Amino acid sequence: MSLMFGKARTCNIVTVPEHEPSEVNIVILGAMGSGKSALTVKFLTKRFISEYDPNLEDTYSSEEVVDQQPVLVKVMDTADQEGPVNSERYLGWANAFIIVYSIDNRSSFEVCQQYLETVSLYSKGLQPEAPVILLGNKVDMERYRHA
Ligand SMILES: Nc1nc2c(ncn2[C@@H]2O[C@H](COP(=O)(O)OP(=O)(O)OP(=O)(O)O)[C@@H](O)[C@H]2O)c(=O)[nH]1
Repeated sequence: MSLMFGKARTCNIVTVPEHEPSEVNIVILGAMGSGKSALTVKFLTKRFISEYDPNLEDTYSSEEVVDQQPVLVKVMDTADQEGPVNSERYLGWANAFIIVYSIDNRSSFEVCQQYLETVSLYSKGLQPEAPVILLGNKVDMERYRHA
């Protein structure tokens, strides 16, 4: 990102950046504690951080290169308490959905059904339909697997 400082000047020429990145909005859904924030932070910073504010819902941006093209990826890390609530806040915004469960927690897997239904009901009429990924998280907990 480049920042410009100094006085604003009037200019008749409007320059459009040659390589304006396209944008993709991704929503991360899933049960509390399934690891949505950890995944989001890992994607953005390449680091695993173990504790997050469970009530914090925020959207983060990262410039990525996909097929040699710049893409501005926006990630909304949601914080639903139990299953989908007020889903309108992300349904219209999202281009893709990642539904996360924790492999050591059966109920986090079961609640994915509700998210899948909400998302597929919404994206049914869309052309093309928004991609949905079901993601089993915490694979290091294999010996405690319940889902
Ligand atoms: N063992 C293990 N623990 C993880 C992993 N990812 C996240 N955790 C832990 O799981 C707990 C919940 O992670 P969060 O990222 O806060 O989960 P969340 O889905 O954002 O939870 P809410 O914010 O409550 O919705 C934290 O203690 C994390 O450290 C993982 O891959 N393996």
